[in-house]
Amino acid sequence: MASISIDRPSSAATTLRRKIESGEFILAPGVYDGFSARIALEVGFDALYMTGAGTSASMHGHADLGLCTLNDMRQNAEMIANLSTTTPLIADVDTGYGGPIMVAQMTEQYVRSGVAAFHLEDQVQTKRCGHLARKILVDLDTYVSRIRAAVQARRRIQSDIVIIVRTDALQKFGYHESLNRLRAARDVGADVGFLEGIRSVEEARQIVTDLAPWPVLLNLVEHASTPTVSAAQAREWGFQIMIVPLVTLSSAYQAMKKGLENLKETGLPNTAFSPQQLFRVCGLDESIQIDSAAGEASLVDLKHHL
Ligand SMILES: C[C@](O)(C(=O)O)[C@H](CC(=O)O)C(=O)O
Repeated sequence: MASISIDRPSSAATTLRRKIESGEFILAPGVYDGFSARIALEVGFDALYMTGAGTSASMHGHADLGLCTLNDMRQNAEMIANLSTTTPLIADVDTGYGGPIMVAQMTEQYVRSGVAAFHLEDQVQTKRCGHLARKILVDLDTYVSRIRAAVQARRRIQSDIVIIVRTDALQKFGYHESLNRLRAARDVGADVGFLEGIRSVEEARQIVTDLAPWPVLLNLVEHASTPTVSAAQAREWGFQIMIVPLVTLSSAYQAMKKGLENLKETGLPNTAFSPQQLFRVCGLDESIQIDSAAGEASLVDLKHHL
């Protein structure tokens, strides 16, 4: 029987790994559901970030207080990652949701879901947003075995998934303990460091210098602990990745609230958005192509009514 050879494009994880290795700067806007991800893709970002805070808000309607399970996070990440399999998705994975066995399971599931990178932190399982007070951390050994479990799982299944290690130690233990934790995580094979809740420009620049040439991620949460920094500045200081978790949530909140208040006041929706526009953002044209290439014509007419 003749063999069928298919040229497979490299995985999003491999794409992201190569970008990092080549020193490319990556700006990844936070997205939290299919629609926000579609809009970010329409605007043309080269990578996306799935925010856990946003997943918690949109999936559960609750604050980022450790409510999301591995299944919630993986399901959301898989859906988002597969909207554009060539655009790497960096996804939040909180604490890994358990001990080393769970972390290994999580790593395999994220790999199979098409996620390109995840960040794993050192808070206890009943975690909270990194910018809230009174965080509780696991000890260094527990943290390191969490990271080791992820690294070993990645090696076992020969994946390129990028393991980003986050420490939340700054708030309670200060800079030196944080640096120590990130170095320990690096030494067991993690790929990128992430110091959560950076408090000043000096601290931001210091962490890049102290970990160089290891790649470092900057988490830009506005109106929280970290000063607002532009992508150009972050790049100049040597950060390799910048995530902006709340960018779609904050604009969605403002726009939705305005639209709803308007409806309440006037009784009229007064929107400038047709169903066709909505469906177009959500891949209508590709769906029509797939349908008609398979010999169906039922959707073709839609094109003319847009
Ligand atoms: C990065 C983060 O983990 C997220 O879920 O997006 C959050 C962001 C936030 O809650 O503002 C974090 O920094 O803990």
